[in-house]
Amino acid sequence: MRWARPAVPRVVAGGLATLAASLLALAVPQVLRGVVNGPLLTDGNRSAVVNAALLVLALGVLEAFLVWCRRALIATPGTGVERNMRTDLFRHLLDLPVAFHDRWSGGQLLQRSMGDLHTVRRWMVFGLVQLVVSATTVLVGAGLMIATSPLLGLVYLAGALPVVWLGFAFRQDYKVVARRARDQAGDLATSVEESVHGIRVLKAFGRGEDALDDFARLADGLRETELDKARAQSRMSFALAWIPETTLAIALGLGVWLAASDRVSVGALVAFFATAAVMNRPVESLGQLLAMTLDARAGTDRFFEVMDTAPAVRDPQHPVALPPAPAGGSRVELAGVRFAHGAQEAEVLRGVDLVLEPGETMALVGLTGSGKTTLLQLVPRLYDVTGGAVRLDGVDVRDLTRRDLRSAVSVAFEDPILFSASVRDNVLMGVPEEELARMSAAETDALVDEALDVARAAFVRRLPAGLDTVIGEEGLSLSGGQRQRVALARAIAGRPRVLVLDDPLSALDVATEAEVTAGLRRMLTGTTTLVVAHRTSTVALADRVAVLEDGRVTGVGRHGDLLATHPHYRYVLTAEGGPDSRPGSVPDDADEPLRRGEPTEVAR
Ligand SMILES: Nc1ncnc2c1ncn2[C@@H]1O[C@H](COP(=O)(O)OP(=O)(O)OP(=O)(O)O)[C@@H](O)[C@H]1O
Repeated sequence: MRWARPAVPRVVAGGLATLAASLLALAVPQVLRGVVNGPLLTDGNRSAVVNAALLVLALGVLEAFLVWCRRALIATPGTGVERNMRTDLFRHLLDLPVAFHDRWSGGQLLQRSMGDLHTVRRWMVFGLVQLVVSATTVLVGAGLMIATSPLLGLVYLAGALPVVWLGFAFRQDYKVVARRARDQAGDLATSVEESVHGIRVLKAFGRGEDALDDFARLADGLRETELDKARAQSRMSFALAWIPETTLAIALGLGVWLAASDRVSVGALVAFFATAAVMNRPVESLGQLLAMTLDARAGTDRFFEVMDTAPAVRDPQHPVALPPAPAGGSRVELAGVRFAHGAQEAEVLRGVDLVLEPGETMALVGLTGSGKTTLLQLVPRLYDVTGGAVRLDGVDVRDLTRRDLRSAVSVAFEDPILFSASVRDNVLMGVPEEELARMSAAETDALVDEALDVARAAFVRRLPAGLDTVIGEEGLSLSGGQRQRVALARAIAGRPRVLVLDDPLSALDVATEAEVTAGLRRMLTGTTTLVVAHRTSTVALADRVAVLEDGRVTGVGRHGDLLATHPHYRYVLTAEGGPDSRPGSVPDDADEPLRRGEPTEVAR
């Protein structure tokens, strides 16, 4: 495992220190044996007793030092492994396609990157070493006991048979509950995440109590599982305490009889039981260590479930260089594009053919749920087509590196996500890093200013710290329309070749939308733009309009022409057409056309 490799030397050194400490503890009974058989039972030599006592003291000090060494050696690499695993997991999460994040809940991913890896680290710095050392101590101790008295040793070791059998049963039971507990902890984290995310909705609908009930139910489930774990562990601990004690009691009776009949020396008997006492702790800890190992195993399994998911959208092995930006703008072509969200799901796009000429602004219009957002996301490869191809200046977007593609294509979504960073940093996120590195501070400021002006986002200058104001998690300290304008500024700041906008002005009042539209039209000369439009005021941004219907583009043309000739377009974009005027191509279960904003004829 590549994450553990750098830690191996220190973990091995720490393990050796722990082992040495345990073996020193096992040496003490042998000193006792010498004292009992020597000075105590024979000549009463006082200096021999003092020497033995000093030896025991020295062994104790050395043991304490070795225990300290173990902690010092293992703590650092343990936290390093945890940090590296966590960072690699996050890197991988960023690399995984949107489709992966559609399926996995945030709470589960959070739990995998935090709680699960914490369990793995605890096991590495404590469980692993202690397990190896305890097992070795038990084996060496058993060897010493057999050497001291074979008969007594065998009696004691007879207890190992039921312990091993119980250990297997414990492993089977515990690994199931350990996994369940980790999954339930993930569900619990998801519940918190969803509730915090949707706190406005919960409050507005007075559903706080319901959310609390759901959370309490999940918390109860987790508690039950933790209790199952504790019960399984206590059964194992009970067996590990009771069975050796029982065999020891039998060995004690037998040992006294053997000593009385002079078949074993008193010193050997003392050493035997002192060794058993030293082994007591390692034996009893085996249950807890095994549980810890199984917990870490569940955490590791969950970690690898994410890490082993191959990114479906990846760079090609032999990428094609991004062609230089053509003077008049880039050409975007969708040829026979098909797409389904999953192998079992119906196709959303069923052979879309569409060409955006260089520098053209094309509006995409269709019923809600018709696949407009899906189509947009195929251009920057947030999803990959399942059939056909999307081409940028003649190159299939799958033949470009994602870095090149995303430096050429910029996106703004209807529901904009901003990051808890300053306004400036949020806007600059739209500019490729290498371009930023070449720019002076003044140039960067000018870029941000221009993008904010075009997006009519001058309001950010009135925020308490102006462009340096941190706009909070997801930009929630701003209004919906303000967020959209900052996100739009982010999308246009990098002066992309291709701009993909998913109804980016939906939260704006008509006057502001008109201003932003005018600004965009001025700035977007030379940028090829595909914009989802739900209302005619957004269509005003476009040179041509494409109508998406039944997974295909059924019409491309100017707004006025389409309005006159394309019944489905008219139905989607205007308030005309109640149920009676629905064209036949609209499925019965199709959503109602959106009627946000008054329809206005666009003069072209
Ligand atoms: N992640 C997903 N997994 C499965 N199906 C999805 C997913 N995202 C969208 N869909 C489905 O794909 C279809 C098209 O969705 P899409 O968001 O592209 O529609 P849209 O035309 O943009 O709708 P709207 O105008 O309401 O934004 C819908 O039926 C939707 O339920």
